[in-house]
Amino acid sequence: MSERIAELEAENALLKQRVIGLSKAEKVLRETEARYALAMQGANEGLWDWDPVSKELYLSARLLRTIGMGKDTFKTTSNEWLSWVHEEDREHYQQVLCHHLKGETEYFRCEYRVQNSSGGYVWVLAHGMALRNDQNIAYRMVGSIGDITEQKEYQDKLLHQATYDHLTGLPNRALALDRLSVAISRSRRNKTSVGLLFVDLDNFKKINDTLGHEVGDLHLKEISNRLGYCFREEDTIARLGGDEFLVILPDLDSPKQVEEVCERILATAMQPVTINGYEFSTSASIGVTIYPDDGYEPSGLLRNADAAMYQAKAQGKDTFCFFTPEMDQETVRKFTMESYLRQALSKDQLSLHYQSIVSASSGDVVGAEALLRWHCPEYGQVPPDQFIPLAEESGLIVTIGDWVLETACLQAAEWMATACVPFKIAVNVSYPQFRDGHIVSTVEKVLKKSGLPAQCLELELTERLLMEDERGCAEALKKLSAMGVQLSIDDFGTGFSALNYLQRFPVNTLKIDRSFVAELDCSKESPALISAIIQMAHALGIEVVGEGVETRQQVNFLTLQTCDYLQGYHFARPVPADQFQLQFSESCYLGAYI
Ligand SMILES: Nc1nc2c(ncn2[C@@H]2O[C@@H]3COP(=O)(O)O[C@H]4[C@@H](O)[C@H](n5cnc6c(=O)[nH]c(N)nc65)O[C@@H]4COP(=O)(O)O[C@H]3[C@H]2O)c(=O)[nH]1
Repeated sequence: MSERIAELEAENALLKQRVIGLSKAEKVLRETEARYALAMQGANEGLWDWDPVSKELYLSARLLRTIGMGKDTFKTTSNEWLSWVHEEDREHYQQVLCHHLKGETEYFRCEYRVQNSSGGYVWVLAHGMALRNDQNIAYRMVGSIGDITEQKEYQDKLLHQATYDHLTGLPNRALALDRLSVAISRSRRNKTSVGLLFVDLDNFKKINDTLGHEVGDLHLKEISNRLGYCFREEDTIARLGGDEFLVILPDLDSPKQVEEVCERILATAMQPVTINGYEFSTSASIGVTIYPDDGYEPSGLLRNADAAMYQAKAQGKDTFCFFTPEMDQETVRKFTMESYLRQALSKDQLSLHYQSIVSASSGDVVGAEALLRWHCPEYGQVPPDQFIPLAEESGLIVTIGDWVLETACLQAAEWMATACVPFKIAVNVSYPQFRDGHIVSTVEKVLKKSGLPAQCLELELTERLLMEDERGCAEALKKLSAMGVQLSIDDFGTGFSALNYLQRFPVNTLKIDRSFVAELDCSKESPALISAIIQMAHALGIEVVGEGVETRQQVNFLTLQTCDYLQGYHFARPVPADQFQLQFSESCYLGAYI
């Protein structure tokens, strides 16, 4: 009996100790919670307290105010709370919660939208942490919620600015490529195709040039709006820049669907647009490529579509063209190169090299030919023979040519001022620069800006340009000549046999093509031909430059034939401006080349 009493007393003491322990723990918990609640009040956050077993959820008054429920503290269930979570965020919310309950994350952190009493949604950021028993099972979870709607809206705005085109409101290139990647992944799973269309408006530049950029912009906006009606909801139309658009058609079953879309785009682009009382219409050229038939990578597909678009242009515009593997690789390269060339000037990839022209009698450097160089990051150093024809075809030569003229004249004026000797700078010009007398006004401006005397500028023309007089170059050449600008004929002898243009145009110099000079040693005709050219030119009061002079024998022959000037690797290769300056000053101070 006494043993039993002692046992009971011991148990009683133990129980008392546990009660004391528990009430101490409860006190600590209450204090902790009070501190937490205080901290949260200060942090302007609402509190929640959840029992994962019974699903009871306690929401603090501040939390309810945060999400706009307009109620005081109240109890609910986690199921009801879930019904307030935006349906697009529900799965994510449940996943994050589940990971935390399983102990896979240290803290619970989730951004989601929750509905308020007026039916709208607020973005909230919820933090929380589960309390766990000895078996690591969560028996309670507490946390806070803060309203991040404003922050989210700001983020969305920034994201929108970074991914949408500001003029048309369409997705931009970055977003388009992202969507293309998503479409490709989905098609891979669904075993379907993706159509990629590169759309370029034909003759849009004309609208910009004749009616101004404002009208051009309005036109683009209108066309973008209209194009929007040509597609399904899941399709994407993006603006790549300028008048170029990209269309992504995901989940296609047959290429026939693409053809229908192309027809719709062509018809839409044709519809007349009226802006500021002007009515005009454009057309479009479309290049089409298909995933997976033509490629797997977004960047490769984009290149295909671009090349196919150029093919459509080459076929007369206002049409669409499917990419084919047989499509000439050179054509692809050419068209891709043109798109890079478009940016070459603004990206500072162009420069001028200068090649000495020496007097055949004294050997002094009397001038230089400015030769354009393009360093393209994608293709490396591109030879002028490759990119100049491209620039001419695309009309880019006009802007580039203006830059060449200005740079060369400013440079020549500087050298002349430093060396105090006469100097002539020769600049190549192409036919498109003559359109509408453009070259005359450019030369006037450039001479004024640089202070270079007109006589010190020589424009190198091709025979073709003079032969095609009907294009209206004659007038411009006469004006240039009247200003004092020198005119020379480049690559003389290679083009046309009719020489009557030499009398009709105010030509000052002939440059004998380097192929004749190269053949001097091995062909019987070449010496006779060169000799005849020099005599004929002199009879007409025209000076002669021998081009491509590489050997001492060539120098001797040309000098004997009274050729006036010599140019070629024998004297100097084309070099950057600073190196040419050294050659020039050496020639001025140390003596002649010959
Ligand atoms: N084998 C050999 N070649 C020599 C020798 N001496 C000079 N050359 C090369 O012959 C070309 C002379 O220029 P071009 O006949 O006007 O022929 C030029 C010109 O028609 C065109 N070009 C260059 N710059 C411009 C430019 O600013 N505007 C225009 N429209 N065309 C340009 O590109 C063409 C090629 O220019 P480049 O490649 O720089 O080639 C240059 C030059 O490097 C030599 O001794 N041997």
